[in-house]
Amino acid sequence: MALASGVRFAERALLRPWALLRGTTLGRTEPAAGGGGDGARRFGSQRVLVEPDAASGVAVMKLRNPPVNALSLELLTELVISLEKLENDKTFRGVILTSDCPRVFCAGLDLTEICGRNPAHCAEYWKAMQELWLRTYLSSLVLVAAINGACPAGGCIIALSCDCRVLADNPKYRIGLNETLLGIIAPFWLKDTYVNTIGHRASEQALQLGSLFPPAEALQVGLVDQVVPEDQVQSTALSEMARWLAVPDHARQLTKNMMRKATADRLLRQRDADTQNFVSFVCRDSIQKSLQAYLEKLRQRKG
Ligand SMILES: CC/C=C\CC(=O)SCCNC(=O)CCNC(=O)[C@H](O)C(C)(C)COP(=O)(O)OP(=O)(O)OC[C@H]1O[C@@H](n2cnc3c(N)ncnc32)[C@H](O)[C@@H]1OP(=O)(O)O
Repeated sequence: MALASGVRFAERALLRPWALLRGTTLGRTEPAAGGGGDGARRFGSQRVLVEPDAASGVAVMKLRNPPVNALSLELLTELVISLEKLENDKTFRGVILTSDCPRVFCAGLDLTEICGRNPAHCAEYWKAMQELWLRTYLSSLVLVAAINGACPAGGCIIALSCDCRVLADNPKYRIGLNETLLGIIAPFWLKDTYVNTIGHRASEQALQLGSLFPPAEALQVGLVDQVVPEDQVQSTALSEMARWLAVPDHARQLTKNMMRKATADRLLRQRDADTQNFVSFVCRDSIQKSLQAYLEKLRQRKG
């Protein structure tokens, strides 16, 4: 009884994904290169490629929203639905999250979704962001982030909500929550996730300074669990997965739930207020100006 209620917590707690899917092609299935049987078939959507391996019970989920995997509303929606699909398929016990875009794991929020948009759009967008965090943070699956590129802000949120993080050893691949440098503030649930991962003092410093850590420092502060040469990220993620899958699912899932429930419940209790806070904040003229300036700087900067 306790087992069933613990395992189903995430399912009960979350809303269903949106009916509204702008321009998505979910559910497409195609054979993987050189693949034959069901275990080698891949599925997914326009922006999320899923390569399932039924034999091992592990799927590799690749973000592919070029050029930088910015978290557009469509990408957020497709990620949630792909994850839900794997969670509902008892064949799968683990997912490796990685990027299909060179040099970038995920650039965080798609700033074009919150710049010059009306409050209703910003609210819809923020709810989608909350949903992705809740879905990943409480997932019954083992999630391993194979971070094969830059991982700022919202990208870091995705990585932090996984159970384990493997980062490629490239000084350009920095990871962290740099919100303050854009003139915006990480929400409390993101701050809580940071504190749960690297502790209060390190979070206090890193959040205020908007620190983006290069690999060696990310490892030292505890933001990632392993730093390995770039060509070993995938194999190391698979080894980590094997370690986590060696534990009986029910015991691991209930323990994960015990560790994470309070943090997730805090957001679940005040989702609407959190959305209103975000919308009223980002829609301020001064914040819009600062976001526009940041976006402009990105567009002008090359290389
Ligand atoms: C509220 C709390 C929650 C979350 C907050 C956030 O997530 S806010 C977003 C914070 N993200 C960042 O600060 C990352 C900004 N991007 C970068 O630093 C670099 O783009 C990156 C990821 C290191 C990749 O560098 P690279 O040199 O490979 O690409 P480039 O900078 O030339 O970018 C290519 C085009 O993508 C556009 N772009 C980049 N990031 C975003 C973004 N987050 N949202 C929207 N668009 C983004 C960039 O402007 C370039 O566009 P182009 O039209 O080709 O010039």
